[in-house]
Order: sequence, then C-alpha cells, then structure tokens
Amino acid sequence: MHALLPTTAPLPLFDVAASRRIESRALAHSPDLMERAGLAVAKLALALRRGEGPVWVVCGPGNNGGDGRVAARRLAQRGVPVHVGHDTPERPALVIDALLGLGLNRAPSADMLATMVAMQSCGAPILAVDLPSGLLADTGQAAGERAVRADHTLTLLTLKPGLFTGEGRAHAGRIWFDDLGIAPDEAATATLLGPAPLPERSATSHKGSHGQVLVVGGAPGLQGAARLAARAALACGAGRVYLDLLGQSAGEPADPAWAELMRGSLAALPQAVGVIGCGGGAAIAQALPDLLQRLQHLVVDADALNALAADPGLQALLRSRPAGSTLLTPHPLEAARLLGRDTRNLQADRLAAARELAARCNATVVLKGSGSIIASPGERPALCASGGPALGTAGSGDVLAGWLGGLWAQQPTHGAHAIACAGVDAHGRAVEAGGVWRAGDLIDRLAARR
Ligand SMILES: NC(=O)C1=CN([C@@H]2O[C@H](COP(=O)(O)OP(=O)(O)OC[C@H]3O[C@@H](n4cnc5c(N)ncnc54)[C@H](OP(=O)(O)O)[C@@H]3O)[C@@H](O)[C@H]2O)[C@@H](O)CC1
Ligand SMILES: Nc1ncnc2c1ncn2[C@@H]1O[C@H](COP(=O)(O)OP(=O)(O)O)[C@@H](O)[C@H]1O
Repeated sequence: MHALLPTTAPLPLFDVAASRRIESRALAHSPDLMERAGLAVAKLALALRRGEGPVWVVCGPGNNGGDGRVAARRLAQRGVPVHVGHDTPERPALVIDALLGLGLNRAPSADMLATMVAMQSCGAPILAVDLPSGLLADTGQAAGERAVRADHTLTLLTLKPGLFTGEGRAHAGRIWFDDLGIAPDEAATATLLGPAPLPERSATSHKGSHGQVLVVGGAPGLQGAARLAARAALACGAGRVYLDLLGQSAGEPADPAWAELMRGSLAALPQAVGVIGCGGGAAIAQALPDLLQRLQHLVVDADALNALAADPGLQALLRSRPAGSTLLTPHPLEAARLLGRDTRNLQADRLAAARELAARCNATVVLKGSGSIIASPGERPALCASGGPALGTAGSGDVLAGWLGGLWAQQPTHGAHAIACAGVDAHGRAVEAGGVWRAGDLIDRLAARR
C-alpha cells in the first residue's frame, strides 16, 4: 500500500468493466482477496485515526461493505474500539466509508444519503474504501445528489479513472493504492500520466536546432494571452519564438517586456510550430484557413477553437490534416461548443467526451480541467493527475498552449499525443510546490524545472 500522487511513472487505469474482469480472474486463484482488502484498510485506518474514540465502520450491502467488515474485525483484533453500523457513535476517531464502491449503479437511496450526511458531519476524518461512496468509478461524477467527500481513499486491486478526473479529486482526498498482490492481466482503459523527460540538447546544438514557434493571436486588447503563450514557448526552450499579433501595426513590439520575442507571420515562417488562437478574438477566423492548410504542427486554443465550432468549413479543413499533426486544447466550455453539447452534459463523462471530440476532429484533444484528459484517434487516452486549483488563474491555459508549442518545436518528430502528455503533466507539476499566483509565475516555475 502506498500514497499515489504525485506519480513517479505512468500507471494503468481500469474502468468498472475491466476491474470486474481482473477481479473475477484473480478470485479463481486468490479467493482471499476480500481478506487482503480488509487488512489493508485496517492498517491504513490505524495510521489515520485521531484519538482513542471508536473507528466508525459504515458498511453497505455488497462487497465494499464486506471489505469494511473485515477491516472492523482486524481492528478489533488489535484492540481498537470499533463501531459497525449506520448510527453515529460518540466522538469517532475515524470513519471508514464502506457503503458503496465499484457496484454503485444508481442514485443512492434516501437512507444512504442520510448516512453519507451523518458521516460527513461527525467531525472525524473519512477513509473511503476503494471509492468515496456515491462516486462513479468511470467518470468521477456523483451518481445522485451527493457523494462522500473523503479525506483519504484507499483504492483496491485497480486504479479507477473516476478518482482522478471530474469531481474525483475533490471527493477522494489523498489517494492510496493497494493492488492486493494482483498484477493486472489486461490492457489498461487509460493511462495515468507520469513525468516525461524534457527534450535533450546536444553540446553542439544552437538556436536553429531548437525549432521555431509562431504564436498567432493577440488581437487589440487581447495581446496578453498571445504574449503569455509566446513567453512559455521560449521558456520551454524553443530556439526562436515569433508573434503574429492580429490587427496590430508592424511597429508594435512583439512584447515590450521580453525583448527576445519577435514579430513574424505565416508567410515568412512556414516551418514553425503554430500556437494559434490565444487572444485571437474574431480576427483569428480569417487567418484559420491558411494556418490549417500550411502549418505542419498546430496547437489550437481559445478563440481558434470557438471559430472552428462556428464554421463547418473550417472543421472540414481540420479533419483533413495529417494524423498526429494537430493538438486542440479546449476547456470544457470550448469542448462543449465543438461537440454541440452543453458543458454539464460533457462533464458527466469527460473521458468519453474527449475521445468523441478527438475522433470527430481527427486530432489530439486535451480536455482541460481537474484531471485533464488527452485523447487521440488510435491511442489509449491519458489522464493527468498533476496540477490543482492554483492553475485556475487567467492565462494559465495560454501558458500551456505555448509550452506545448515549445516542446513540439524541439521534438518535431513526436506526434501530438506524446507532446500533449509531456506538456500537460509538466504544466500541472509546476504548481505543486505552491507559490504560483499568476500565469507569469507559472512560466517561471515551468522554466525552473528545465
Ligand atoms: N470480491 C472481492 O474479493 C473484492 C472486492 N472488492 C471490493 O468490492 C467492491 C465491489 O463490490 P460489489 O460489486 O459488491 O459492489 P458494492 O460497491 O459493494 O455495491 C453493490 C451493492 O450496492 C447496491 N447498490 C448499488 N448502488 C446502490 C445505490 N445507489 N443505492 C443503494 N444500493 C446500491 C447493490 O444493490 P443491487 O444493485 O444489487 O440491488 C449491491 O447490493 C469494491 O468496490 C471493493 O471495495 C475489492 O476489494 C477487491 C476484492
Ligand atoms: N482545479 C484544477 N485542477 C487542475 N487543473 C486546473 C484546475 N483549474 C484549472 N486548471 C488548469 O488550468 C488551465 C486553465 O486553462 P484555461 O481555462 O484555458 O485558462 P485561460 O483561458 O485563462 O488561459 C488548464 O490547463 C486547466 O486544466
């Protein structure tokens, strides 16, 4: 058993159907899985309980409850006071939430909701067994009007996507994992990202070896977004970074605060990696046909995504681009516009939405937000557990787009999926040590990790 985040390597995620298959094959040779699960829960509970009061074990009707009962027995054997039931004991030292796990298949009943409220309000920390009760393992959404908000979740046998995306992170608390001694024997549903190495530099390399980025955007009043993207691309290590500031006179400096950035345009830079749409306003729509047809590598963000959503002709150009050459970075509202759905409906199953959008656009899609998802045609989707609410600040998405462009400029033979996985994970890790308040700080933190 170990705490899971931050990840040190990529990890396989399994949805409910795959977890069930792994479990049923494992049970054939290891019939004591529930004993192992309950023992792991009891061990963690011993470390987490606060004070000498009883450990309150709330068991549901299925095997999740079974794990809870084994844990209760093991704790009692160690002389720990234990209360098993749905009524709140006095001054509990810990709550073990073993009400509902993988088998959650409908909105919890009123009785269960009342028990969840009691757990939540009793004042003790909550350790969820496998999943916080009421949270759907595949999507990270509550099946009904609420799910338990745990302080810790010990997930068992397999890692489930819903712990890491949607509302999962807010409900799971600190995530622990015990594989119960079983190695998964089938392909993962998705991959939880680990850290990716930064591009290597040979001793004889020079700025011409490190690629070019062309940021197209920054319409009047919106230059900040384009400049953040350009600064991030440069901080990432791109050899030269140019800005095509839409609707700005040629005399306007690329970025008065960053003298290294230059003005440029598609006509002069057909080999550059395009980072398009940051602060693009309405003007980006006119530039898009040329950009979509002429640039070999494109990161498409913000207003360029909105322009695409509004124009089937542009969507056809997008789909006709070669495989692996386009990377879209929508936040949920932008993704919902592209799919013609509402955001709530899209967020209900982020993994499925990202896959659908990737297939529809013939592109890699980074569906941003807590637990960003990276989906590409023909690739196993990836899920990012790094980052957090510190990224919820204006311009952090522009920084991501620029960083992705900078990575791609240095590694032009990589496909969009690999670039997205590396860049999204690094963007999240940059805030984990704290100290990021503005998108500009984020650029400094990303650069410091190089
Ligand atoms: N077998 C093993 O060795 C291992 C098992 N493991 C453990 O087993 C867990 C999975 O167990 P599980 O399949 O029994 O599902 P579980 O989450 O207990 O729920 C099913 C029960 O809840 C009910 N129910 C569902 N939704 C409901 C609702 N909204 N409101 C009310 N009731 C609802 C559902 O009712 P039904 O649909 O049948 O009417 C059924 O009775 C897994 O998460 C892990 O903890 C692992 O440790 C590995 C080793
Ligand atoms: N709670 C959170 N957890 C993880 N990542 C987050 C969270 N909130 C925001 N982010 C990340 O911050 C970035 C915000 O991007 P975006 O919404 O496009 O911002 P902007 O348009 O201001 O640049 C995305 O990479 C998103 O995944």
